[in-house]
Amino acid sequence: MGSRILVVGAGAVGGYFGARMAGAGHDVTFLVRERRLQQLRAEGLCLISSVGNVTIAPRMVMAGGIEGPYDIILLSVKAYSLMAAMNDFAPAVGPQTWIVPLLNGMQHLDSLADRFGPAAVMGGTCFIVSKLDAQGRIVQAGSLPRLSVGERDGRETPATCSIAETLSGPGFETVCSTHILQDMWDKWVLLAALGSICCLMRGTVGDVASQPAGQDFAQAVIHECASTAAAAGYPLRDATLKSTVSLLTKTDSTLTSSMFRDLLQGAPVEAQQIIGDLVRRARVHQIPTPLLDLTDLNLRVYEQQRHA
Ligand SMILES: NC(=O)C1=CN([C@@H]2O[C@H](COP(=O)(O)OP(=O)(O)OC[C@H]3O[C@@H](n4cnc5c(N)ncnc54)[C@H](OP(=O)(O)O)[C@@H]3O)[C@@H](O)[C@H]2O)C=CC1
Ligand SMILES: CC(C)(CO)C(=O)C(=O)O
Repeated sequence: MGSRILVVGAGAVGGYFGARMAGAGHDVTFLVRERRLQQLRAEGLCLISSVGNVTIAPRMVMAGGIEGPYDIILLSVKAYSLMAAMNDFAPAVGPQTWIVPLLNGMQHLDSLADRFGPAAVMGGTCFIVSKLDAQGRIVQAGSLPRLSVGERDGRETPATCSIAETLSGPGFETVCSTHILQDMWDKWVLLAALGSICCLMRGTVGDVASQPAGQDFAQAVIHECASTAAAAGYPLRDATLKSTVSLLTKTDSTLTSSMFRDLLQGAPVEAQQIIGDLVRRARVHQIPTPLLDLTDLNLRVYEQQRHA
């Protein structure tokens, strides 16, 4: 019998990967709340994707209806929903369950390990540019999405290989990583820098890079993020740093971060997990981060205004 996968969060990320895996015949159930349940029942789970559109009738469960443990929990809620989500999916965690989180940032690893035990928590990250549209469809743009998973201590165990094999399907690439924490830091550096560029300047990478001093600004933000990663023990390889700089200084780029897209819609943002936590770690290692500090302040003011 195949592994039972519970996707927690049928949004832009979980909905995409989950629908692809379900379409490939994997045993996928989505943990959803009432509004999304009704929406997906009525419309199906629909992907509008650069690598092919698909609509599936998802198997769904609500928190009170979880029966027995699942083999893999693919966690894809926003960081600010993590605590409530952990309570909701707790009945799905048994002694053999693996939790594979795809959230941005690093803080969630500690929260999950504290709640479910370190052995249950894998490292995970993904590269995808996707969002929900007004009808709740998942709109994915750009290149082939990628999902990486691995043991946090870097061991390549039979379990990791089999999890990576299970979390696969058409429409994305799966990587079984032996350096997943480094991968997660690399992604965090990229994302925190991208988030700072877009949220501080209220524009795309190209909007900023095509202005005088725009590229210098982007490079300075990347430097702050990368210096913090290095001080924490996860220095970016030269090639990774180079490709991050190249991606975030392209004058014709329309790239934005999901945090900026949320901000444009007046939605809550993962400011604390993506920027605040990085600033906190920079302080621990006495790394100066004036631009990240500014982004942190900017997003705090945004959140305060949202709640006013
Ligand atoms: N979108 C992107 O391009 C990328 C996002 N990421 C990261 O992935 C993570 C997820 O982001 P994304 O998919 O965009 O976010 P979305 O807001 O699109 O999706 C999150 C989903 O989680 C659901 N959810 C929240 N709490 C619960 C719960 N207790 N039970 C069931 N469902 C729940 C929400 O459902 P409801 O409708 O009920 O609120 C929502 O559908 C974030 O950390 C983000 O930073 C990483 C790479 C790219
Ligand atoms: C950087 C990017 C686009 C890569 O997936 C991302 O993770 C995000 O916008 O949240």
